[in-house]
Amino acid sequence: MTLEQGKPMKEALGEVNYGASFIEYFAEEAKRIYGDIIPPTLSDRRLLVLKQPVGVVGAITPWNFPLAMITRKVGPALACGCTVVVKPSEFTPLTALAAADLALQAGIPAGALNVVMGNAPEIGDALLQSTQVRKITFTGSTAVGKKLMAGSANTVKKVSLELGGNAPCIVFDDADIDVAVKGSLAAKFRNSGQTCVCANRILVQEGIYEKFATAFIKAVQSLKVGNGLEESTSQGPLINEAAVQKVEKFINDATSKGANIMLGGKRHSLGMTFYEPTVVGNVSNDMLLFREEVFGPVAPLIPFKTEEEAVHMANDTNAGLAAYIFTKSIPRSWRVSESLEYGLVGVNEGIISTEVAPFGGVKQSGLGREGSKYGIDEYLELKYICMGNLG
Ligand SMILES: NC(=O)c1ccc[n+]([C@@H]2O[C@H](COP(=O)([O-])OP(=O)(O)OC[C@H]3O[C@@H](n4cnc5c(N)ncnc54)[C@H](O)[C@@H]3O)[C@@H](O)[C@H]2O)c1
Ligand SMILES: O=CCCC(=O)O
Repeated sequence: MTLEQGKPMKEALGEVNYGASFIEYFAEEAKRIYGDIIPPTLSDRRLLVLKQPVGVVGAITPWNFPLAMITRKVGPALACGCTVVVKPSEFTPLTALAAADLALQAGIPAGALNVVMGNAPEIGDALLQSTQVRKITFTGSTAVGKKLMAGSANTVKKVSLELGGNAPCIVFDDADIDVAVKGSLAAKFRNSGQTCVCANRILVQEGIYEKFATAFIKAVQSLKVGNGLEESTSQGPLINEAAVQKVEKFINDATSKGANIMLGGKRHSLGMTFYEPTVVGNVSNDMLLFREEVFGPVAPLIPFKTEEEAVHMANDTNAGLAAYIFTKSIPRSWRVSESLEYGLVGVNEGIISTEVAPFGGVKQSGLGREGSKYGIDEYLELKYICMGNLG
């Protein structure tokens, strides 16, 4: 993964464990796919609910977590008795093939897990048009997710979508500053900022803005950009030239509208697709950095006055995947968590994904949930059986 996608070795090893955790979790969960017996309304009847595999699953996955985004789909699909055709990202085919090879070594029967590579729209269309494929599960951009959702209509497939985010990270005046800096740094710069749950907008209450900005910049300065195979590296390159150009476009847009670069703000001297860890101040809601997912190592700081204003700004987006808040107040933690229109909320914590909890978004960040006991339902059909005339 480090060689293919660029993430530092420590993060790649973390992803190996994270990826494996979905296989382990769903191997266990397979034992708990219980049906139901429903008390009948007529005494000569017995009513049952069976849970059965949905059928062949088409899984289309992104490059940013080239292993875990596959196992988070394949684990529950196999646990339910489905077979899977995986279409990995064209940028990370080798990780997918390595995973498939490990699956064969582990004894998963040939044909249960398949990996297909090539032209993405062509493979996508073949999966969409097939009546044998009963479910499409997709992780990737919102634009492609919408196409797949529309394309599934023709054969009325089940669809799960894990799409883009625009995560707010709200730092209140009453936050523990060390916890807030550590949490926001992790939430922002994981995988060079190329994570759907990365903090995309750091909203900072005005009373703590200067203090937080100073401490945050100091922490960002400690990130070491370089070759992920070197142990000291904490940030690798971006995935490709297009990703760097997107970051540049967002930075130019922000500075042309009055934002100020507090740190970084340009390509790294290492060249290629390395970009400097960047902090941008005075970002406002008319800038691309506020409105869209930058998917790079850029932390926009946005000042706010009141809790109400912060919640309004946080929800002012079509995305609704992850959000983070930093505060020492328990009542505020509850109030704000409940008001945020997001599928996941981290309170005083910047890394919250785990195989045991449901992962997924609201609004245009997706449909359905992955991981946890809720993730298994996505690969099951319910069958109601009514046994009558029992005397
Ligand atoms: N919500 C989540 O869980 C989650 C996780 C990871 C990434 N993402 C999102 O994914 C995006 C980055 O990943 P990406 O650049 O690989 O996304 P992408 O949508 O460009 O590609 C994702 C996958 O879709 C395939 N694809 C592209 N066009 C297709 C088509 N017409 N038909 C069928 N398949 C097609 C690609 O080849 C790739 O395998 C970001 O927006 C990020 O937020 C979301
Ligand atoms: O980028 C998306 C997945 C990252 C995660 O599972 O935390």
